[in-house]
Amino acid sequence: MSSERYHQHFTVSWDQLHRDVRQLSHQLIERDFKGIIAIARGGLIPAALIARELNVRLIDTVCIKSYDYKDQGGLEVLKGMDHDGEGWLLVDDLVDTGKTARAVREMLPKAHFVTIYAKPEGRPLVDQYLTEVGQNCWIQFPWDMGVAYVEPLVDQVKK
Ligand SMILES: O=P(O)(O)OC[C@H]1O[C@H](OP(=O)(O)OP(=O)(O)O)[C@H](O)[C@@H]1O
Ligand SMILES: Nc1nc2[nH]cnc2c(=O)[nH]1
Ligand SMILES: [Mg+2]
Repeated sequence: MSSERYHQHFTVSWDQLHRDVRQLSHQLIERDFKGIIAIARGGLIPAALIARELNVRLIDTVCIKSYDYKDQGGLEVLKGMDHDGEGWLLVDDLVDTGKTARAVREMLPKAHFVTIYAKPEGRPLVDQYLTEVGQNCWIQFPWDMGVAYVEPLVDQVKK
């Protein structure tokens, strides 16, 4: 699938991400998990923040690659898991088409699967998410961005 499907951007700052992950963590407080499985790489930072809030120390990963920036390619599973996920919390940053989620669900059918952000196509595949964004929206995470100088408006316009 090509990057042309994305017509809008939803930019998430570190502060916003931290607030969102804390809010999702709140919704998970009554549950007891054996540990957390992060879907690397996008799930790593949310998983670390959730682990801190829920005081979970046992963390594992499944490693999957699906996209090269905005271009979706074939799914590559670099590291799987040797159990069915029972009692584990499974964390990813987002679900988009649901291709990654579907593969991980097959691998870990009994895990409780959460993402911070969810788009409509992938939403039915997760057990819980915090915020829904449009299917045509590209979520820009703080780890993919940097702070850059912006020219004053007069220079941009009058040049
Ligand atoms: O629902 P889908 O259409 O499958 O897309 C969602 C997946 O895409 C991104 O991962 P990506 O493959 O870009 O790798 P990364 O986590 O290393 O950034 C994101 O972190 C999700 O895991
Ligand atoms: N950063 C980022 N990665 C993705 N992978 C699939 N969809 C997205 C998205 O909206 N943002
Ligand atoms: Mg990912």
